[in-house]
Amino acid sequence: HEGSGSRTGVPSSYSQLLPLTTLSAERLATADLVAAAKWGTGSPIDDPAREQVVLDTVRKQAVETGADPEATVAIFRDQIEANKLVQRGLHALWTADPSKAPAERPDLTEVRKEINRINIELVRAIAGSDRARATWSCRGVLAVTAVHVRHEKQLDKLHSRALVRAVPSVCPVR
Ligand SMILES: O=C(O)C(=O)C[C@]1(C(=O)O)C=C[C@@H](O)C=C1
Repeated sequence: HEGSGSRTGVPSSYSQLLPLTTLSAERLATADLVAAAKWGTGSPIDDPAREQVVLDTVRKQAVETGADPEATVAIFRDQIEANKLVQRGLHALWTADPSKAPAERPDLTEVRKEINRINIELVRAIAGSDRARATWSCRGVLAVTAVHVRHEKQLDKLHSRALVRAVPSVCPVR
């Protein structure tokens, strides 16, 4: 794709929204690691205290980065729901067929460090997509970026569904 508009120098909506969708898919990939970290430990998928830390942190980062804090928090609520959708899907799969369950248990603290890195990148991508998110075509362009990312990353059904769940707040309802 041409990226930032070749003749005008103005970034296209597509090039503003693609990083957001790509990072959403990368954040969803961490759900596999979180699910594996929690599998067989009795730790619940829902961790409201950690969610609050994530939301408080990204709100602060949004203010520092010049992203709309309310939009940022709304987008991260979706990102978290999508993450849980993947975790629940995987736990259901592993319960039904224990031979598919992971043999290794990642360290949740390390996985959360990776999530934190992706979170700040996502906040930057939100700050950089102000114009695209405010445009009438936001939903259509966002859907095109999702198709692209699904193919590029060869997402399975569960992760494709979760990617759809991760991004509705990107385009404000009007
Ligand atoms: O950190 C975890 O324990 C996760 O499961 C990840 C995550 C998130 O998406 O950030 C999702 C669900 C939990 O309620 C808290 C946070």
